[in-house]
Amino acid sequence: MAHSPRKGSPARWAAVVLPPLCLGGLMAWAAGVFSPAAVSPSHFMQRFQKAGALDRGFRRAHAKGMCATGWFDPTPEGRALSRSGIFRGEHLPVMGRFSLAPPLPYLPDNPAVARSLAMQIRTPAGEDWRMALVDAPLQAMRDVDDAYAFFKAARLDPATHKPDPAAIRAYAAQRPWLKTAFEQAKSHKQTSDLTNDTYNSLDSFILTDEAGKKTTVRWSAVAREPFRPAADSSVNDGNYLFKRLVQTLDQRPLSWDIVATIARDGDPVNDPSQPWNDADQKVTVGTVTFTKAYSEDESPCGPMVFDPTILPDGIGVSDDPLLGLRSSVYMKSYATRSAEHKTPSMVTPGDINNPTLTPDGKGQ
Ligand code: HEM
Repeated sequence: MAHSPRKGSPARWAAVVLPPLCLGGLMAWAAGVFSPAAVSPSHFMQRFQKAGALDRGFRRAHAKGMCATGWFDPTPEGRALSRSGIFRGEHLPVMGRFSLAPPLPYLPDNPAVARSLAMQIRTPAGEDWRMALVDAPLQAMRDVDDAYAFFKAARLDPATHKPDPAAIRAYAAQRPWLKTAFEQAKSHKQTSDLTNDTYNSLDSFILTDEAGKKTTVRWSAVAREPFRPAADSSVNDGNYLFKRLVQTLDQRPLSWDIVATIARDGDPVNDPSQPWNDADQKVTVGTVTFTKAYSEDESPCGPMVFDPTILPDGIGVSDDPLLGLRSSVYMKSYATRSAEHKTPSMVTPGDINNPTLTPDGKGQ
């Protein structure tokens, strides 16, 4: 009988970490992401550290989060686009993580902060689809150089928890190709909650069907909950966004349609900072329904890495340079935080058991 390595043993750790690490490294190398003169994943770690990331076992970005479990139900339209087992028609388990985008694990919830949703959908045969989506309409960067400069410009002031507008203005002024991304960010209407927000991949992916036909898509998880605008001032509870998500899940499931926007000729498929044609076809490939929330300190999604290049056959990466970069940096963040002693997350098991809002305004 074959024995799997003991839980927590170096062999088990290596078995879990090395294959994706190698994949990420190879992808970055193949994409020419890190030339000898360029920045490395370690440089990004330093940049996140300066922006408030803590060396206490937290993700170096999207550090504050909470987990949720549920189900994915594919549509026949999804099956027509991709030969992946994900779309074969089965009711599949989903592991999700809702988060705030900054590197600050103890950031109090507030209406201005960017939010995100990461998901893993798995088939019984072991096919594994990981997604990491944000609620921005476009990405304010197109390549490694932009990304490195962006994380410096966008870091939050520790006192105000807001970015320095002058630094953002300077970053944008030097990059005229990001004009539309900034305009759309400005006109973007933030929703009241995590429950009614829509989350986007921005990077594009290539689907392959049974006959080998390829289709390039961007993903969105579109909330079925109605839009309500974010209030101007935050509720004075540092976890109000997460607690309200828990309160809703205590009453009823919450669903997001997984929508593929299909690229047409002329859509920039390797640049997440540029818009696609408004008339592009949108196809719902399935629905994710979350039923239960967990603190990330009590769920396997806490330690997990949602590297968007971990994909099943039938879904592949595009030649967007940010995907190779993301893979190598996520794996570096994962390896770094896995070796640290983790301190408790801000959304605690107590918040999950009793999500009543309190006027404590707790935070970093
Ligand atoms: C289209 C662009 C991007 C999107 C949609 C995106 C989205 C996300 C999301 C949703 C997460 C949270 C995943 C989770 O809950 O575990 C995440 C984590 C992270 N992101 Fe990104 N991201 C993007 C670009 C980047 C770039 C360019 C970098 C840096 C080069 C970066 C660095 C990170 C890091 C370090 C983490 C934490 C990884 C971990 O420890 O698990 N992201 N991203």
